[in-house]
Amino acid sequence: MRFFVLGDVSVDLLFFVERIPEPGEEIPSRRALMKPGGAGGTLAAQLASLGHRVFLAGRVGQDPFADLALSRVREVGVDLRHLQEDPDHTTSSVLILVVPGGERAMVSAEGASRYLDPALFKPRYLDQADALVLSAYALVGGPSRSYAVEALEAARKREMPIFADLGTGAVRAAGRELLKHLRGVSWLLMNQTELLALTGASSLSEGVARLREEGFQHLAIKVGAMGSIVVTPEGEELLEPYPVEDIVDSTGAGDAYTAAFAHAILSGKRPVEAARLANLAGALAATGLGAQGRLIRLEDLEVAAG
Ligand SMILES: OC[C@H]1O[C@H](O)[C@H](O)[C@@H]1O
Repeated sequence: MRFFVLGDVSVDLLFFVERIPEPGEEIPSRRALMKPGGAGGTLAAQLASLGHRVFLAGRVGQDPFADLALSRVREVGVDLRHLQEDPDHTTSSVLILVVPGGERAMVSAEGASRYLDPALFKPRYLDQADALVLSAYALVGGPSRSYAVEALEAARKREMPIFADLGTGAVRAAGRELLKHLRGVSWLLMNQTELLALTGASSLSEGVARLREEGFQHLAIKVGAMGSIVVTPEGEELLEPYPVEDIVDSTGAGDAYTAAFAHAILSGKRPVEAARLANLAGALAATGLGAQGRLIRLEDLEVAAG
């Protein structure tokens, strides 16, 4: 299959700490790493690792960070013909504090990812793809939003499957505004925090009901240690998490989930089966350091399918 992936590309600065520091406090880090990241880059790397042809539309600065940010997508053969270089803004970077058990807190500097130039988008780019996978960070604002809106429009015109992954920062920054742009997407994927923040609901079931009322009938909701919930017009099902013991860093686990889910749906799997495979992909991704430290391969998913 061929995927057109649109989203942020970044360098992640990971600090492994015992806990999140209080204001004014300085705490030591057990380990610090610089790794390629960003939801767009990670979705693209995971889909390519699963054996797909992937075109990545993203934007980086003309700086040394760009090489690191793109190192993994290059390794796995992602097609970068739609990648843009920004002479005025630095490559996006994200400070990530990871606590024991893999949970994390992030501070992001958007940089070039916000400035994807819509004048460089051509609807015919979508002719080369079977599906659009979009990180909603692109819809938060700036020129990237216009680029993303045009890509969504082109994909809708072609009646191509669209997978849109929300992202906590995107929900916090743009809230319900995101939904305006995402009407009619095939699948909306998010985590529990994003669902509650987006809908103002106080429980998962209330959040799902609100999205359903607004016409979003196909949802995949990542509920971390609980697994995920898949919602279709026929009903809702909670899929147990895949048990893995050596979780070290949950950065990018949600992107691995989304990539595996899109892969499975396009391969003809039923939504429940796709969510089961995606649970496995998300769990395995959390056993690697950094968003792209553990890329998922088809053989990994066969373990769950078998
Ligand atoms: O989706 C994972 C990504 O979110 C943040 O934007 C980090 O860059 C991280 O790599």
